[in-house]
Amino acid sequence: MSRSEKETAQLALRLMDLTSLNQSDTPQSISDLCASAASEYGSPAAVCVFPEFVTWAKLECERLHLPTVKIATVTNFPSGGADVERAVAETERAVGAGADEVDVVFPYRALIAGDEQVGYDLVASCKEACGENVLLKVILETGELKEADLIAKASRIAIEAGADFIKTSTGKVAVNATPEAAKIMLEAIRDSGRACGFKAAGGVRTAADAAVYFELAEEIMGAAFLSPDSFRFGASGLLANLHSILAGDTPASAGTSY
Ligand SMILES: O=C[C@H](O)COP(=O)(O)O
Repeated sequence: MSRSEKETAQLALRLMDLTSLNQSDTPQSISDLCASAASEYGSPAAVCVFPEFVTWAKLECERLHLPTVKIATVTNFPSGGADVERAVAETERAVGAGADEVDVVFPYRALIAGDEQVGYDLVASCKEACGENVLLKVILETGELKEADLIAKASRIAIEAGADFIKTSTGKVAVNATPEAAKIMLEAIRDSGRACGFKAAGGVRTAADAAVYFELAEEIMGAAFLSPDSFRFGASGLLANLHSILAGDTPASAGTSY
């Protein structure tokens, strides 16, 4: 489907996990992040913050009357270690703090080393910790997996183990979301026959970047897939660009904070 730049920006806003995962984050910077989620153009699907800010972000979104904005957080992040108990404990704490969505890093180094079981166990156990009502998004770190076969394998393992979404990247490595990796992941979702969503994260900075992922998702999964239930962007530097386009201004330079 062809969309105008404004239509693309509006859709990207609705599908965004507005993210701040910086060591320098403070309660004030998270308040600012939540405040930026409120705009005349609508709100993102979620804000994504470190676990220690989940409770604070939830309170801020309530104070700002943003009932539709989910609180997402990260576990096993960004290392993607293979310690299942640790990942589960972090996930349980995040759920206990009130997270609506948990983005857990898949043990990708273990998979590269040939261990397929630990990835399955980690995802299945973290999904159990999430229960029915908390979404589990599994970050594959595709830029480190590199090979198409490994990306496809990680996708299959995560989906079979119960991932609600598979997500490309942490945003913390050299290569993050790419259309090539997205295509492999979307095809794995399609071929699984399961209801699993897709999240492109890391380096998505403009509506034009977003449009590339929309096209791929529509081609492989159909137009209905572009809903917050099944498609997200994780982005820390996309919001200002979308707001500028929606306001009819010259787009803010790519990568402007939020
Ligand atoms: O999960 C989201 C990523 O951390 C965001 O990456 P980014 O800072 O490149 O937008």
